[in-house]
Amino acid sequence: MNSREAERAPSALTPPPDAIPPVRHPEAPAPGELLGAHYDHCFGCGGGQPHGLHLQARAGDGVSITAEFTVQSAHQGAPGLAHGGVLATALDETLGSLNWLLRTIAVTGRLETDFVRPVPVGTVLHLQAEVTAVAGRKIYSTAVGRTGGPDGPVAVRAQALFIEVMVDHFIDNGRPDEIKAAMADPDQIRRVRAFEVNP
Ligand SMILES: CCCCCCCCCCCCCCCC(=O)SCCNC(=O)CCNC(=O)[C@H](O)C(C)(C)COP(=O)(O)OP(=O)(O)OC[C@H]1O[C@@H](n2cnc3c(N)ncnc32)[C@H](O)[C@@H]1OP(=O)(O)O
Repeated sequence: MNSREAERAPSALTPPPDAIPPVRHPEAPAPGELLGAHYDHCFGCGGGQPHGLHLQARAGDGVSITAEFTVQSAHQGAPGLAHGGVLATALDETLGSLNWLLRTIAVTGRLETDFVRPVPVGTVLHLQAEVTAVAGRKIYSTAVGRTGGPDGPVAVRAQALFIEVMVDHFIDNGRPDEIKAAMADPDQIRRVRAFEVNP
């Protein structure tokens, strides 16, 4: 980080002195393994959202993830270009997938995004994310999205703070119809159990 970026960095995204390096869960998916959707109706990764991102994330080494997302016509902001909010969603989804490797349920508390280059419709965005530190319930992470291949030029990047929550976060706050349907779906329960440290 150069001195200009350091000046801009909000303290909420800087790990505190007592933060520790992230620890990959021993039962985390193996490097290269596709993670699959955490919820079929998720706008980021679910197959049940026709205009969703259908982002596919794979476990990487350590506590890192790679992911791909192809910008569709439904994702435009300006003519022929991806909407910034959609790109932020792709970053958020990739960063959220990191929690599979920690076996923690967590939600985004803060997400800071830099939009470096415009991303045309039809582009495959290659994302890479990693957890940098953990402090209690707080999980600090970064992500980058490139075009033209996994080593192509950077188009977007993000820094995030995720906060660990219990399953009750969703049960207490989600709309009852969707919660009822999710709880009646054995696949969904299996996926949530895989996240829980103390099921
Ligand atoms: C049957 C059911 C199926 C369910 C199946 C689900 C499967 C798994 C789905 C995962 C899904 C992922 C999808 C992609 C990721 C999203 O997009 S998640 C959706 C977007 N995010 C949200 O909706 C979160 C909304 N916010 C909240 O609910 C609450 O603010 C939070 C984040 C849970 C925090 O509230 P809290 O638990 O009361 O925690 P709080 O004590 O306020 O804060 C804890 C610490 O975090 C810090 N903090 C909290 N918020 C912030 C912030 N915004 N900025 C900086 N610091 C903060 C606090 O300062 C505090 O720090 P310390 O004092 O400990 O140093």
